[in-house]
Amino acid sequence: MAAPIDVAVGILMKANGDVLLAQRPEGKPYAGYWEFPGGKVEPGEAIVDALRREFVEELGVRIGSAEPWCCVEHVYPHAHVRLHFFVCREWEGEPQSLEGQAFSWEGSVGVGPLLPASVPLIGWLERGGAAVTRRR
Ligand SMILES: Nc1nc2c([nH]c(=O)n2[C@@H]2O[C@H](COP(=O)(O)OP(=O)(O)OP(=O)(O)O)[C@@H](O)[C@H]2O)c(=O)[nH]1
Repeated sequence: MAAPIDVAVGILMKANGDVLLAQRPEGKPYAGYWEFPGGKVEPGEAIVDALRREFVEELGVRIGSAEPWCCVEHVYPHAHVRLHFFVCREWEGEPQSLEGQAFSWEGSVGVGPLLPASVPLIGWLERGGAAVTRRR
């Protein structure tokens, strides 16, 4: 099997635990599915730098702190991905739809469908939500 593609993914989390989801634009695999914002790490790029770059490119948001949370591998028909999830509680700027994508702040996630590899994350967030949101 081909080596996995590293993807940096950010869970932007408000103090009340709401998280930001975005809808994949037309023209990408799984268009219309919802995901946490992020994208592929470029060759030679640090994962956290890819995260910061993607948030500026997609949403016009500058991330402050980013805590590594978990890593999930998934094999899609179009790609084998390794998703590096970060929880981000501090950022500058209001999210804007710079790539024409819809986005939404969700408490217990009401949009869907979600990208298959990201579905378990919602359960983990809900179960660990208090711990995740109350840390610090
Ligand atoms: N951003 C993001 N990607 C995810 C999530 N879950 C998940 O399986 N992925 C997968 O990770 C990969 C991300 O690639 P992408 O196509 O969004 O990356 P990109 O913005 O760099 O795209 P580009 O190649 O068009 O420049 C896709 O294969 C996507 O299916 C998620 O929650 N967020």
